Amino acid sequence: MGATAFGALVFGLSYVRVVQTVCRIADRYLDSQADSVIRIPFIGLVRAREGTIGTWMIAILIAINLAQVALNVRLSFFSRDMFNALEAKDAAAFWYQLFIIFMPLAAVFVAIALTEVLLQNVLTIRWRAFLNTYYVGEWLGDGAHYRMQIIGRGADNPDQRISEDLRKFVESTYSLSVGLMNQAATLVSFVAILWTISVGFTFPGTDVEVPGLLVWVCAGYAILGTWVTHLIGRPLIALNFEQERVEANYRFSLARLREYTEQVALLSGEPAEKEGLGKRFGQIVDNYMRIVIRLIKLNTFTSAYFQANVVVPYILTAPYYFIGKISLGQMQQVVGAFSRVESALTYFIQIYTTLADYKAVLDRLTTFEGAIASAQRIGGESKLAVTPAANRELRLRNLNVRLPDGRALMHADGLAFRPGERTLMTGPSGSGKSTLFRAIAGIWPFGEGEVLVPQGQSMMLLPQRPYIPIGTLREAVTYPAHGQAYSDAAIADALRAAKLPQIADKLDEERAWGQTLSLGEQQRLAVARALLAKPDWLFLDEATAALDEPTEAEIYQVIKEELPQTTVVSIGHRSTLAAYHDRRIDLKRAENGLSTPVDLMQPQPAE
Ligand SMILES: Nc1ncnc2c1ncn2[C@@H]1O[C@H](COP(=O)(O)OP(=O)(O)OP(=O)(O)O)[C@@H](O)[C@H]1O
Repeated sequence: MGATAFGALVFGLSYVRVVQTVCRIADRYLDSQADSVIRIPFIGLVRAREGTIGTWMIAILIAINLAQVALNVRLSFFSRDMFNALEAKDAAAFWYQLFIIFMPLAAVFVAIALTEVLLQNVLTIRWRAFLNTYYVGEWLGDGAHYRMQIIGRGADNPDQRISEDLRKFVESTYSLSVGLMNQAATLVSFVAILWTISVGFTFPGTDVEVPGLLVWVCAGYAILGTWVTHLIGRPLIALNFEQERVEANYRFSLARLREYTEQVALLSGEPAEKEGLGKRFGQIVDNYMRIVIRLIKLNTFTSAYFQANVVVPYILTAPYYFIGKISLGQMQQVVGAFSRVESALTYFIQIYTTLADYKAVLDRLTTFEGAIASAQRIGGESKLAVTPAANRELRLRNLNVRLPDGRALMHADGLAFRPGERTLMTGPSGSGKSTLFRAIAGIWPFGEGEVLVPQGQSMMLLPQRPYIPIGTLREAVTYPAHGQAYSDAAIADALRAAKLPQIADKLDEERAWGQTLSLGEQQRLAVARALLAKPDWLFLDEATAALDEPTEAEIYQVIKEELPQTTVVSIGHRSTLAAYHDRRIDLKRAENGLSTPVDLMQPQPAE
């Protein structure tokens, strides 16, 4: 509803597609059928659909805003009557106006203002929470987040879009749409007052009566002001866009530096980083100064304009007051009404920069949605199928693995991994070993053919650099299962078996474990994960490459003893790895870049 009101404003500015986007995103919430609960003061908990709760809150907020306009209209009559009482030196009428009329009105004003603040904040956080769940769900659902990254185009910084842009979208959609409605209601009410008072007003210096003279003068004055403001302020839209862009670039550079701080320190890259950061910050300052200069020009005009506002209604009405056509109270009412009409008409001037920012938020959300949709489409249309089958082997059938640009990377047909067998995959760097694992895990969508996986069997893939979530050590070890999925004794045993006895008693310690543990320790932590999960199939993608050879040998021995039922497939370059496997498959790369697996039945030392 609110979105529709705002839509009217933007439609006036010829942004039809913007209106559609606003309504589409906003209606996701207002049309939501999810069951929900809200606590209403003096009533208690009420169950309803989330969309219905949101719609009711917006309806009440609209009613509150209209009531505020009505109160302002009533206060303008209070002002008229109070000044008339002053002019007539009628003390009783003056005190009556002040205590009997004004004070109850003021009390109502305060009460509804408080209700508005409460409702508005509850609405925006519920709305944002809903959209947040929706976007996080779409982004994480069906591996879209990973595919978006490998496609490499579309949405950069999804974190910014989900946290910051959604917040700005909700807050601005509410404030702009309700603001517009408020100004429209103010305009209509006070135009009516101005029109009524103008009855009998003649064109200055003549006897020609002009119906609604004050309205026309006010409208002309406001249109002139808006037009000049638009002419001066127009470049601000592009400048604000640019500011967002250079600020985001700078933030990104800082975040990357934080991520690669070790490499920068090792390479003594600090001077280069300082120079790069200085250059990017320089762009922020340059553009900011352009904005400042433009704002000074704009403010020079708007300040003069708003100062003139104070005297213009007096200049217009004074002649009529002096000839006795209107009372002092009416003159005061005209001054108030004039400024309200004028500010409603110049609403566009006031929200000029907000609108520019809002458009950028909409663009970012739209491209984010587009990137999620194309990632989902690529997943849905993939001809590379991972199919559960009744056989006990994992079999590749006429499999072509491709790069995102369509180039063929690997071809395999009839290759089977047999249960209980320990297979080592070797091959030159870039031949597609990791990508084959991704295809088997079902997250690589590019290619054709079939991976037949044994039905109902579990798989686990340990990469070279394991993911360690932020939180307690227990959560890091049990990931992606729940922290309580295993007993403390089982987790500690797994850590000890994975040669990490020194942290086995720190399960409840919350730290950035991914940064504290060395890469070799992180790899052993991932092995502990596998020991707990006991998968039927375990794929190790250079998962022990950071360990020294004796520790690597111990880890393979532990996997063999602790997971006797698990079929292991490893990728590795070290020749010593061959000793822990009973089969080796080598990916041979042809001149044209296409790799094919060559099955070496007997363990062979890798080159
Ligand atoms: N998202 C991607 N976009 C484009 N090319 C990619 C992408 N991911 C992987 N590649 C390319 O696919 C090829 C195979 O990569 P992959 O990681 O499977 O090789 P690998 O055999 O495991 O190499 P290494 O032994 O060095 O780990 C490489 O040339 C790599 O650059």
